[in-house]
This record gives sequence, structure tokens and C-alpha cells, in this order.
Amino acid sequence: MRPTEHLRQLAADDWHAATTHAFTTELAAGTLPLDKMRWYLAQDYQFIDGFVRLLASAIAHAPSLADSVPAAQFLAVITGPENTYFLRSFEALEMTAQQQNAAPAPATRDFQALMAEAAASGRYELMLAVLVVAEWTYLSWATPVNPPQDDLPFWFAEWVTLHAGDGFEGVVEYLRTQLDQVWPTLDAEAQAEVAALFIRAVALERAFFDASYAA
Ligand SMILES: Cc1ncc(CN)c(N)n1
Repeated sequence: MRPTEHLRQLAADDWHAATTHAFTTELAAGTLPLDKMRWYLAQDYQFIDGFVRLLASAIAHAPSLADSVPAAQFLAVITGPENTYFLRSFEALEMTAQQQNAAPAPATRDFQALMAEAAASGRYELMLAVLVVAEWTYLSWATPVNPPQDDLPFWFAEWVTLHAGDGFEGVVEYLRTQLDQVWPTLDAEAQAEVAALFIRAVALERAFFDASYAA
């Protein structure tokens, strides 16, 4: 079994909850209340800030240039089309400056702390544990609802297409392979640290959707 599949199974309950959540089911159906989407977008834009720093740290710690190139290309997607998706959505959903700059919710703060911890660790495998969870959970919920319904507004449809399809599958496969490859080089203690971080990250993905759906 691939190490990343083993890790996913350690977090099976939270994984299932995070990847079959009412928030994303309703988003894909176009029935998600817009105030929940506004709340999510404002919080997730703050998540993206920490995510970009974490991904940049992973690029800096990749064992070779070849190992870093797919992550560097993905960083350009996050800071390009994904960044402008947020800005266009803020505008189209007529979000006030106050809504856009909402204080970070506990779920957001917890995620930011986890990403900062992984980045500051200086350990590639810990950075990958968080990155794999963040992108693989999103691929898992978005794939079954891709392509999006024709009548969906872009703020729902593009959130699906940014997280599904060949390009994004390639990103997740790359991140998983990086972690699969480093895993056998770790001693038992380091593997346990990776597993603990992976499990915490999956729980936080679930909590982030729970908080967004409750907003
Ligand atoms: C909380 C969270 N986790 C993951 C993703 C996918 N990049 C996201 N946008 N936000």
C-alpha cells in the first residue's frame, strides 16, 4: 500500500466527513446559501496566505530541481488564477471590505498555525503531509461533481474546476509521490510525527467546512 494511502486510512472518519460535506454538496448543486459562501471565501483567502508560504517552503526543501518544478508551477496557479478567482468572487458577491477582511475564525487560525508549524519545521516530509491533505481532500470532493452543472455561477463552478481534472490530479499525484518517496527514509519517530500532522490536517479540513456551513 502507498504510504499516503496508509495515512489517509488513519484519518478515515474525518476524511470521509471532509470529502462528502454538505457544504461542498450544496456548492456543487448551486443551493449553498450565499452568506455561507461569502464567509468561506473570506476565511479561505486567509488560509491561502499561509498555504502559499508553506508551498514556497516545500519548494525550497525539495531534494532536487526536478522535484520542485511541479510545486513551483502549482504555486503559479494559486497566485494566478486561484487568487483572481477570490478577487472576482468578492466583487461579484458584493462583499463589503468588512466582509472581505473578517477576523480569522478559530478553524482558520488553527489551520494557519498548523501550516506555519510545518513550514517552520524545516522538514520536507512535514510540509508535504499538510500539502497532501489540503489538495487531496479537495480533489476527492471535487472530482465526483466535475464538470460542474451548466447553470452554476462562476463562484461555485470555478471552485470545482480549480480542484478537479487532469492538471489538478497531476498536482495531487506529484505531492503524494513526494511523500511516498520520503516516507521509507524516515525512522519510526519521524513517521509518527508525519502521521500526527496528517491526521490533524484532515481534522482541520473537516472543521473548516463545519464552520463554513454553520456560518
Ligand atoms: C481549507 C482549505 N483546504 C484546502 C484548500 C485547497 N487548496 C483550500 N482552498 N482551503
